[in-house]
Amino acid sequence: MAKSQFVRTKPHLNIGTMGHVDHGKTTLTAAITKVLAERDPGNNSFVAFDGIDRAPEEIARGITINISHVEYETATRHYAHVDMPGHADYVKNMITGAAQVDAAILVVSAQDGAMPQTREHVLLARRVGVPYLVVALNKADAVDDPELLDLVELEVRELLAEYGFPGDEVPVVRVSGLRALEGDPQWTGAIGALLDAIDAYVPVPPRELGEPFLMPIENVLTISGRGTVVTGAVERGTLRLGDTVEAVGLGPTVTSVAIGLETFGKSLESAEAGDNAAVLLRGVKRDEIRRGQVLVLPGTVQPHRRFRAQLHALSTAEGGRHTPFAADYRPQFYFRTTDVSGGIDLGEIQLVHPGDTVELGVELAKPVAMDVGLGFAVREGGHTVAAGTVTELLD
Ligand SMILES: Nc1nc2c(ncn2[C@@H]2O[C@H](COP(=O)(O)OP(=O)(O)OP(=O)(O)O)[C@@H](O)[C@H]2O)c(=O)[nH]1
Ligand SMILES: [Mg+2]
Repeated sequence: MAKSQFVRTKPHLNIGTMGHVDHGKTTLTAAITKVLAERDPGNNSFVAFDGIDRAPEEIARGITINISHVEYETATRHYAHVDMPGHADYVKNMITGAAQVDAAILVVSAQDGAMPQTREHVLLARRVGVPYLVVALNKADAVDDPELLDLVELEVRELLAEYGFPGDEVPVVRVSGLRALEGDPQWTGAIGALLDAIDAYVPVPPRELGEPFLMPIENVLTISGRGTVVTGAVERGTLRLGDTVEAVGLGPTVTSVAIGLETFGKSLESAEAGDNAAVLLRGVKRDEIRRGQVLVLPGTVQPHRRFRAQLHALSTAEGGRHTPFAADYRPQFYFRTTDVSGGIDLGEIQLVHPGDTVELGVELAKPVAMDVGLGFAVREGGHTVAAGTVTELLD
C-alpha cells in the first residue's frame, strides 16, 4: 500500500463515548476533535458531527446506529475513539465498541441525569471489561442551578459504585459539547479539562504483545484490484506483514497471508495490540470471511459451540426481564463483533429469576472463537437480559 508510514511516537489508547440516547456523545466527539485540532493542528484534524454520523438512516433519524472511529492526540497520547450508539435498539453495536476500549467516556446529560441506557451501558462496561470510566456531565450549559449539577453528579457516582467502578474517584467533568463546537472559550476549556482528566486518570494499559495475535473482525471490504480487507481492533499480540493467519468461527476456518497492514490510512510493518488495523488478505474472496470471526495466528484459537459460563440475569430495575426463564430459553448471545442464538443447560436449577447469578451450560447454534474469561451479553427482543463470562470450554 503506497501510503505514508504510521509512526508510533506516543502510547496508543482506545477510548469511546457511551451513554443514553441523545445525551450528546456524537456532539462531544466532534467537539473533542475540534478543540484538539485548535490546540495541536499538526497532529489533529476536526471531524464535524456529520463526519461521524454518516449513514443515511443516521442522518434521517438523528441518532447514531453504527459505531464510528476517529483519532486524535493529546500532548502525551494517541487515541482512537469509537462513538457508540445510545439507542436501545443498537446496544449490540455498543457491545462491540465496548469490547475494544481501554476506557470509556460516559456521557450523561446534566438536564436529564442517569437514564435507562446510562445504567445499561455502565453494567455492560463492567461485564465486557471496560477497565476505566470517566464521566462527561454534558449539556452543562443548559443547567443554571449548580446544585442541580451537584445532584446529578452524586447520582452518577452512586450508579458507578453500584456496578463496581470507584464512584468516588472517577473524574466527573462538566462540559458542553455543543457550546464547545460553537467555539465558546468557557466550554472549549471544559473539553480541555476533560481530556486532561482522561490523560491523568486512565493509565496506559499493559499490552499483551507477547500473546498470540487476535483481532475480532468488525468489517470486511473489497478493495478493487487488491482483494479482501478485514478491519478491527487488535485485542492481543502482534501481526507482521507476511504472517499466515486464520479467520476462525461461524463456519469453516479460512487460511490466508497478511499482505498489507494499515491503521487510519497509514501503512504498518506490524499491527499490535490496541491498534485499529486493516489487514489485506491474499487470495480470499469477500464472501469467505465475515464479521464475527476472529483473525488469529494458525492453531492459536479454536471455535466452540458448547461452554460453561457464569451468568448474571439483569434485575427488572436494571432493565432485565419481568419473569424468570427456564431450561427451554433460547436467547441471542453477543460476543465481541457477533451474535449467535443458543440454548442453555441449567442442570439442577429450575428457574433463573431476574437478579440471579448462576452457573450454566450454553450450546450455540454456530461455533464462536473463544477463550475462558471472554465476556458476553444475552439479549432478547431488543433488550439486554443478562451478561456473562465464559468459565469452561466444552466442544
Ligand atoms: N444544550 C446542549 N445540547 C446539546 C449538547 N450536546 C448535544 N446537544 C444536543 O443534543 C442532541 C443529541 O446530540 P447527539 O450528539 O446526537 O447525541 P448522541 O448521544 O450522540 O445520540 P445517539 O448517538 O443517537 O445516542 C442534539 O440536538 C444536540 O445538539 C450540549 O452540550 N448542550
Ligand atoms: Mg451519537
